[in-house]
Amino acid sequence: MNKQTRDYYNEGADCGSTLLENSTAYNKYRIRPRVLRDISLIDTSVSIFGKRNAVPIGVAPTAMQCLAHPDGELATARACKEAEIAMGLSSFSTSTLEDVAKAIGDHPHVLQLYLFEEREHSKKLIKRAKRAGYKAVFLTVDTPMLGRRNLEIRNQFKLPKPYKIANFAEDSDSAAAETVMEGASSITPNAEKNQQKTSASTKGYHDGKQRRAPNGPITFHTHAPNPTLCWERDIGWLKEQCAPEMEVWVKGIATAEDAFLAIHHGIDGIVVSNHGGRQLNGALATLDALPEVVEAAKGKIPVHVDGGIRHGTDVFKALALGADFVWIGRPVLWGLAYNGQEGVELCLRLLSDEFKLCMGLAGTIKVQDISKDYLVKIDKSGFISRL
Ligand SMILES: Cc1cc2nc3c(=O)[nH]c(=O)nc-3n(C[C@H](O)[C@H](O)[C@H](O)COP(=O)(O)O)c2cc1C
Ligand SMILES: CC(C)CC(=O)C(=O)O
Repeated sequence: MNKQTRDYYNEGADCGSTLLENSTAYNKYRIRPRVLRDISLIDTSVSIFGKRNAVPIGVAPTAMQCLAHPDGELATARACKEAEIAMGLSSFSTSTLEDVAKAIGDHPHVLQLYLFEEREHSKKLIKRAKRAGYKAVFLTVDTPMLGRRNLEIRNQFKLPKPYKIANFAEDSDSAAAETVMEGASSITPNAEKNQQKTSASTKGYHDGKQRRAPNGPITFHTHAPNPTLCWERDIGWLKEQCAPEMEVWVKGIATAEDAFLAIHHGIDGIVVSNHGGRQLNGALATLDALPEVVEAAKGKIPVHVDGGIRHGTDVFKALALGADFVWIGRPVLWGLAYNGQEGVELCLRLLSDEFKLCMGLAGTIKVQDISKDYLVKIDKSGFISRL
């Protein structure tokens, strides 16, 4: 990857402490292995959207995958199909949702949604997703404003030609697609110039002045953040648009309070997420937020988690803390950059093999066996406690 892409993929918001803690939170737990249990037949599979998934792992939606490899999301989809692993597609993909659906076939795929202020665009996208067989929309709820990612700003990150935000190609002219991150900050030397170039009210997100709804071409900077989103007005509307073919999940929940609200508003599932540490820096690591969300929602709607998961043992620990399923973001991008479809397959195989090994060595043969009995928590002074 070139530096611009690598920085865009890797970085977190601000000083990156939440990004780091998403991973290091896993070190606070240790596994209590059980032995002499005949683990010769381990079944790592789970069911998701009515289909068998080889492991309780899915590929999280990440934008603009053609930056990592020319085959982009299509390579990821083919790898997911091969590995029997569910895929989340970003609204801001560089391949169309129809092409991705074809590439993954009837294996579960979900569409991550940034619900735009101009509802017509989102309405069209939802219709297309239904037609293409997507099982759910994952409404991203942690992005009412874009987090401040300093390297993106310093690098003046751009989506290079010939790539486009494919799902909105007709609504995003090439100039807009190219200037995708311009105007992202009022601290860049070119900020003023950039703000004049972008047609939406970029200023409103960062300088405290009154904002206008974006009304120009669709770019990620202008349209992904929607500060008007709210439970009362938007969730009912979204459910109506998606019914009956697609479920509506919320991605970006980190508290019990919001888990209760999600249930109250008829949401079908929750992804505990902080956007891979790219939004609110200083937010709790997702593994630390997970227990309160699980306590609020367990048994009512499924609870998934993403953020910082880099090993099979991390997957095991998240499940032991009550997650039903986990999603992986950046490692898949690294696999994609390394070797396209084969690179993603390698990434998914490594994680799946590690998870199976962990299950066996911990003395579990079914995913449902994994519980908090298999974990202890270790604090900073080394004190170990049962959960
Ligand atoms: C480069 C990049 C792009 C992303 N794009 C999106 C996106 O378009 N929509 C979204 O909801 N989340 C997006 N995410 C967040 C991921 O879906 C996921 O929450 C996060 O990557 C999980 O953390 P991990 O990368 O540590 O596994 C993106 C993350 C990265 C790293
Ligand atoms: C705002 C998006 C289009 C991409 C995204 O979610 C991200 O870069 O984290």
